[in-house]
Amino acid sequence: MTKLSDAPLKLSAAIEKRPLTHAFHITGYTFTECAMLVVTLQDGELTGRGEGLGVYYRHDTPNSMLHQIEALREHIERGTTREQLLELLPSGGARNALDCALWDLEAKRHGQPVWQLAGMSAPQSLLTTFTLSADDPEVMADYARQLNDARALKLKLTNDHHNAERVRAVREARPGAWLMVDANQGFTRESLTAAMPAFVEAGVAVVEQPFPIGCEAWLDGLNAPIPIAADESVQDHTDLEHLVGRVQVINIKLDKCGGLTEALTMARQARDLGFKLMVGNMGGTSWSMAPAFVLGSLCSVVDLDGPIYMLSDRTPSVSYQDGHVWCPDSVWGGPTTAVA
Ligand SMILES: CC(C)C[C@H](N)C(=O)N[C@@H](CCOc1cc(O)cc2c1C(=O)N[C@@H]2C)C(=O)O
Ligand SMILES: [Mg+2]
Repeated sequence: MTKLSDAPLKLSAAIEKRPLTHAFHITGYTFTECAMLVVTLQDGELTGRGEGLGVYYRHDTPNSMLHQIEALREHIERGTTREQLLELLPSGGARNALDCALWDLEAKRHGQPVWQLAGMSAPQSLLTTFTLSADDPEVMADYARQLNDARALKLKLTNDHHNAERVRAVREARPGAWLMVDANQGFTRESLTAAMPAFVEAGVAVVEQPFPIGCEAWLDGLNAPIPIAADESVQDHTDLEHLVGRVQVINIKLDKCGGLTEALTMARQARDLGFKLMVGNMGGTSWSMAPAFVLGSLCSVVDLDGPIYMLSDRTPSVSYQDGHVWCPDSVWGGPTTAVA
């Protein structure tokens, strides 16, 4: 990134907590709020913003992210490039927030949107999944009916014996919807094999992260009839090789890999290795979805539903219509500074 003025940047970093519309259950966790780190870089009149949620199962907390940023304050204010950042911070939410703030500022300095700086074509709205919290089958089916604008649904499943029933109930409620399931590491080989016929019958298109991190070898010889996506098993590009021949889809999240810069590198490497791409999220506002939306143009599965479950969002915000997500340049990464 070129720095156009010699004056130091002004860094602000703060933790924000926003409640969810309802408690959200996944294997091993219940979420009631999203806590995020918001990073702002001020260069005279120009402001770059980034938001990081971090990775809850890697103890990437708002406080730890804030400490990571504060430890680099002098360095950042003197002017750090996105490339240097890859050496200065590990993958995770702190680097994501800072990398996105640098992209946003770069767009303002150059008067060009981020997608153009990244060498991509103008974005279009993207079909996104809407996620159903793991619950009783009928509760999930009711919620699937309420989400009548959604065209694609992602069902959270858990390490119990109700998964086949959950998938059947949701399929009955939404016969025309594209479906995928996400176990968040909750299955064993036996429980996946037992539920698989119900997944096939319901037309489930992708099974995300069936097994715990470190148990990727459980996928060997499984011959699953439905493509498997890696989520928790893949953080950044260094995890890709290990998954060749084991999964077909790589779920890239900016909070895991530490920003859009690494996400774009990772996407290219994953495609070269023959994987299909998915972009996901760890919750968050439109400031988290917007940089992921840039990556979304390269992905065959898009899971950018975070703001739907938040009681409040940014202004301006991403919008959802007819099951698609759209992110105008005014939200983040455009050539002019938006109002928070
Ligand atoms: C975050 C969306 C509600 C769900 C998203 N589509 C998703 O499935 N994301 C992750 C799991 C991330 O889990 C989180 C993290 C967080 O900080 C807050 C929440 C969740 C979650 O699932 N619900 C709450 C909002 C995935 O495994 O793909
Ligand atoms: Mg997942």
